[in-house]
Amino acid sequence: MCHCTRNTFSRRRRFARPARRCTPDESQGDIVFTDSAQPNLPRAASDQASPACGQDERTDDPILLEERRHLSGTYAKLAAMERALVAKIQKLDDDVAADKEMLADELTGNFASMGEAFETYAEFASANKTIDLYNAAQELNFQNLQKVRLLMHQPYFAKVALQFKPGDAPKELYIGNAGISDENYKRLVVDWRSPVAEVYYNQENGPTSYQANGRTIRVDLKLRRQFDIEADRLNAYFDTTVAIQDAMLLASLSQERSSHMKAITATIQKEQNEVIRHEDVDALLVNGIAGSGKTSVLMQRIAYLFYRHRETLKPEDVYLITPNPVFSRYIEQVLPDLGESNPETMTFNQFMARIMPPERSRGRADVAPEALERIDEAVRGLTFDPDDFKDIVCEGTQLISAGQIRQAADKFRRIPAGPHLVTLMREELHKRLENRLRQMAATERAQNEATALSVQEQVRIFHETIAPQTDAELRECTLTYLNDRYAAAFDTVERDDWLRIDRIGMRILGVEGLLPVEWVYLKMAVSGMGDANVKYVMVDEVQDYTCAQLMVLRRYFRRARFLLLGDENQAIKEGTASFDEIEAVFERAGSEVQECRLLTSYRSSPQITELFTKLMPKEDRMRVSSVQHERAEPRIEAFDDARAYESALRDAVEQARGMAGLTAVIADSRASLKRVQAILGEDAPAVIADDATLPASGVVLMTLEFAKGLEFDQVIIPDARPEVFGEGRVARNRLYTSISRATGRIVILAPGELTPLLG
Ligand SMILES: Nc1ncnc2c1ncn2[C@@H]1O[C@H](COP(=O)(O)OP(=O)(O)OP(=O)(O)O)[C@@H](O)[C@H]1O
Repeated sequence: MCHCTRNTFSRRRRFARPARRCTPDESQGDIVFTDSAQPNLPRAASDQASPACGQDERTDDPILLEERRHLSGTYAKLAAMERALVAKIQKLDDDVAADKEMLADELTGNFASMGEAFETYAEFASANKTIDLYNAAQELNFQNLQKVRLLMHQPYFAKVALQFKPGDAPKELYIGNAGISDENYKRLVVDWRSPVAEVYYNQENGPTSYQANGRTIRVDLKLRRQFDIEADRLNAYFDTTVAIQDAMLLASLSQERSSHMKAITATIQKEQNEVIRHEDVDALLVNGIAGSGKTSVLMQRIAYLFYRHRETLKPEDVYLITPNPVFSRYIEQVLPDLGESNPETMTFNQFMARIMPPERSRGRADVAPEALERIDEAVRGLTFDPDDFKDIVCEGTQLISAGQIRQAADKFRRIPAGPHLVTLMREELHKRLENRLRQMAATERAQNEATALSVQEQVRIFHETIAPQTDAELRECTLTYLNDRYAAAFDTVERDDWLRIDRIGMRILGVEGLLPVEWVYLKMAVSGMGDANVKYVMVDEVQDYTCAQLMVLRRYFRRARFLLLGDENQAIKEGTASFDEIEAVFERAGSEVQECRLLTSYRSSPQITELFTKLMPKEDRMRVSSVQHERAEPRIEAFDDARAYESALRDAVEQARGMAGLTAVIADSRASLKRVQAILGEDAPAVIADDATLPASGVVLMTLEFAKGLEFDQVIIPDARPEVFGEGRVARNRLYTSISRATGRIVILAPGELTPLLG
């Protein structure tokens, strides 16, 4: 992206006005194909194709012919719009280049007298304003170009015909990944997130409704048509109403898995749409079986929120907490493919390492909620002790001693310890630090250091070389140098790292040490640490978190709305929170919790779905269904003979290598993974761990922790003995989770007896 930096551009630039926008609520965020964007350019390559929109298949179907004509017209407009935007961007860049030359002559910077200096400053200010305007105009051009290009991949995927009043002619709307209007403000494509598009996802023909600006608008859905479109090519259309007949859904589900998760915009199902378009609530808990689309729904909801709050919601206002880095890589393409940016994405461990000393941030998290509540109680009666503070040391120099911090605490001794007192102390320490650096700036030693800086260092710190003429100038330069050198000390003050949290915790709780979640919770209670700017926090695989971890997240992101998605049957660690406990955590913190269920499996074949649903509690099994095609029967085999087992494992991996798609050998533990490696020797598949990206095909080996949230065309479970999958809840869930990673094929082997869970 070409952006001009400030101070390099003259004020004389004239800018094209940004494109006007449509006013109806459905069209908010649409690109409008304005007169200025309407180019008189040659037709796009696609325009010149046959009347059948880039395809020459003959058909007698009048609907197909009509839809192809429509697509052809829309695509031609998109292509023209793309050319116009490219030309506009190029022209603006050329103008900037020309102006830069002019600037070199004109904006020389005359500071000879006070008056001239003022004039120079005014010219710079004016130039900066112009540059900002230029950047804003160019940014808008780039955004529009990105949208047009997004639509050129697939201009739209559905059409609805809506009758707003009896007797009126139905209004046809084409729905796509972005909204776009022509020069007459006629909507060419409606964004899938716009209010009116809701009727498409309601999946009911006949009377239906949608919400717009807080009102319910009733309409009669006369037609709901889906399209299989690639660029300017319409392959087929389907007039459908419900999932089971949803040809587009079935076509999408029968595709091979890819190494990255894909958006499901065109085939979002009704129950999923309810989560995606759910009104904002403090905490929305989505309880869905394996493969019911929780992660897909999560990504679509983020895109939805970015659209609905596009003026105010920035990617850094949204946090996505993922189970592991492999998973983060797996989902990283979904939002960019939808034309949106990824939010802040991290695992819980990465989050902890950001807010506490990284070397202290890993450790057990199964702390009882009562233990954290005790912290709140203890902090209520806290008074600081002289040993609760530590020296602020930076670059080997002690800048503020613990004793001085104690004095700062004494100054506010009437105020009880807690966030208010810490804020006052922080401000006080800030002042003391500034004073300390000012004193140091008067010393010969610091002044010698400042004047001995290399030219490179001088330019970095002062943006020019320095030659102080007076004592005052020398002190000023030295102070700037010291501020740069000891910048980390200001961070220490801001982050309250002068508090000895471990020491305070051990003292007031009477314990020998704090676990990471206790440490963070205590620091939040004592200092008010947290981020009040984050608006949404999304936690996937929420069943794998302990109450204590969720309490930490809830408190840290104190103003955020939470979306929590999980499956109790996939709780693969001891000590994690049940859904009732999750609700209780949020309710105790004063949040309203609402719950949604997702019970259809979109991932696994009916045979695999049946196999893993047998591991669910009886009362839930009946409600589960799969919409996938019938596939191969599961292969489950136990071997008395070690050699026969090893050869079966080798054969299974070998066969998988010859198959299309990706196969995962999912080991239950690191020890089990090592055993598989030992058996397969040089033929062992590559191990997926840390932040590896999955390949598109072949065979990979991983532990269950890294398979979380992922899916594969085939799964091989290499060791399903009772020792591995015993009777407990966690063992049952581990087996359920391993099996449910498979879409089409599953091979389960056991070197000895088979787990009774599969009996
Ligand atoms: N409406 C849909 N249209 C097309 N594909 C869908 C739809 N819903 C889900 N899928 C597909 O089903 C698969 C499972 O979805 P996803 O991974 O989001 O489920 P999940 O509930 O998060 O699974 P798990 O909890 O087991 O990890 C994905 O391949 C996804 O693309």
